Amino acid sequence: MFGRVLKLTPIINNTRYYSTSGTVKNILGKVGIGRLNHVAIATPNLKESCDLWRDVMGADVSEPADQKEHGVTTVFVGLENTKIELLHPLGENSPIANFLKKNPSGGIHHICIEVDDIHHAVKTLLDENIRIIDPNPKIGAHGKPVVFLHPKSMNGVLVELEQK
Ligand SMILES: C[C@@H](C(=O)O)C(=O)SCCNC(=O)CCNC(=O)[C@H](O)C(C)(C)COP(=O)(O)OP(=O)(O)OC[C@H]1O[C@@H](n2cnc3c(N)ncnc32)[C@H](O)[C@@H]1OP(=O)(O)O
Ligand SMILES: [Co+2]
Repeated sequence: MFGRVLKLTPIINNTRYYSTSGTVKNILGKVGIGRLNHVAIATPNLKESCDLWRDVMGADVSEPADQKEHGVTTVFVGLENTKIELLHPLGENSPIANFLKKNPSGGIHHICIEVDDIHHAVKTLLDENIRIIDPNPKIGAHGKPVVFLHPKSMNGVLVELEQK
């Protein structure tokens, strides 16, 4: 797919794969991270946030979808190069309830990065002693498996990994 691999050079813990033309074709890294899928914003008022992003900011805003497995309702705001995921608590024991208690007007809740192979990513991260909230992937908002890395292992940022 990338032509003949000429050499594998470890650079800051990543492995760069050079094609025969000498250009860097892919940087798989140890975990296999790829594109930023979304930035999630928790909001105390989903309708007001939808109005803000649709009517004031002028973005495409999806219909709300209940993610019962995750205890949240999600709305996706389309941007040119990524998405914003608006999050509102669903049901009792929502994982975002405490966050909204601490941040009553809302705030950036997590970022989501795509990975080549979620099982490989989980294994690699556990080997590095990164805290994974539940290492068994659940199906996320895009119908693909996701896991969450604890903010205490990730410079204070909750990180979702989503299978590409
Ligand atoms: C649908 C799906 C998708 O996109 O496909 C989704 O995104 S679902 C999105 C919703 N689902 C999730 O977020 C699932 C994973 N998240 C969780 O399980 C939870 O939110 C935790 C991350 C474990 C936090 O739970 P909780 O707030 O109840 O615990 P806690 O209040 O004791 O917090 C423990 C410490 O983590 C910090 N903390 C909590 N939430 C944080 C966040 N979002 N970003 C950064 N730090 C955070 C707290 O301030 C606290 O730090 P201090 O101790 O220093 O005060
Ligand atoms: Co998310």
